[in-house]
Amino acid sequence: MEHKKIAFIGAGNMVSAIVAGLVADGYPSDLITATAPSPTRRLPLEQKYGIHTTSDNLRAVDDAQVVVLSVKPQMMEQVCEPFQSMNLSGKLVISIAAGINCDRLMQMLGQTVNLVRVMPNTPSQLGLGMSGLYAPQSVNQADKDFAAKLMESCGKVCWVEQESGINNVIAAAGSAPAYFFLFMEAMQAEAIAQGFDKPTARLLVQQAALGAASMVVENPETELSTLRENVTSKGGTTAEALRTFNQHQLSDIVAKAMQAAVARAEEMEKLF
Ligand SMILES: NC(=O)C1=CN([C@@H]2O[C@H](COP(=O)(O)OP(=O)(O)OC[C@H]3O[C@@H](n4cnc5c(N)ncnc54)[C@H](O)[C@@H]3O)[C@@H](O)[C@H]2O)C=CC1
Ligand SMILES: O=C(O)[C@@H]1CCC=N1
Repeated sequence: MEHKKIAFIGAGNMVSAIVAGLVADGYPSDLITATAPSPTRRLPLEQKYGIHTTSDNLRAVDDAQVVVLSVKPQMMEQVCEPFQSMNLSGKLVISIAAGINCDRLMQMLGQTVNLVRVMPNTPSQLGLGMSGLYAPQSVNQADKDFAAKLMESCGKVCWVEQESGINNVIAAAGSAPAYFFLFMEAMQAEAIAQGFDKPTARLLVQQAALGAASMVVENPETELSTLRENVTSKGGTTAEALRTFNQHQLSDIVAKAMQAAVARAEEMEKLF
């Protein structure tokens, strides 16, 4: 992959994860700059990953070949406003923001740009990310290829044909690590209630989750339902636990939560 100078505008949780994955994958840290007003957000990135950081967005954008817009959606308009006086036509602009579509981003930037939307997630930090990508027809293949290769440095990628698909990526992957953390929090709490100390409870739950996810990855031809059935001895303990989950409509709750994520993204598209 051709290494380009990248400026991440908004060095927060998601950028920290992406930078960690990129540097671990060998992306030259000298070519990466991240910006934030606060040194407390910036300095750890310099110390841990050897990248450059600054509070000067304009300078970072001017120096970069690739600009990754990474501030919170509610900050995007005010952050992009100063870029309107710059000529961004020779750069690749990537946005990782939820709830702000391409048309709105170009309006905020005051110009048409080569823009790719990327919807990543925080396991990018370990090279285990899942990113959805969307690009308008006008974006050239080289820019699309770079965006994909960049995110492949920290995980897996998929393209969506319609921009609305980015909202479905949010529901299925972008927000999803938090769903699993919530589920594991609940399991950990109950394991403690059943008598384990917290470290043991966490070990039991995290290893079961890691094992289950790894079995899914290692058995790509096996249906998830089959993997579940292979645990469920007839009339045994698992069947009783799953019966309880189904009695309380777990699948329905999951669907409703993912639909709520999509609905919020659509609502944000009207807000920002
Ligand atoms: N956290 C996640 O798992 C994911 C986040 N995203 C998107 O990534 C973006 C950032 O989200 P997070 O990293 O969670 O938020 P965050 O709040 O952790 O990071 C935002 C960063 O922007 C910085 N910032 C604020 N004003 C700024 C300015 N004027 N110039 C430069 N930087 C400024 C803040 O200091 C902060 O470090 C959002 O648009 C979000 O939708 C997308 C996928 C996953
Ligand atoms: O919660 C959010 O809005 C961001 C986008 C997907 C994950 N975090």
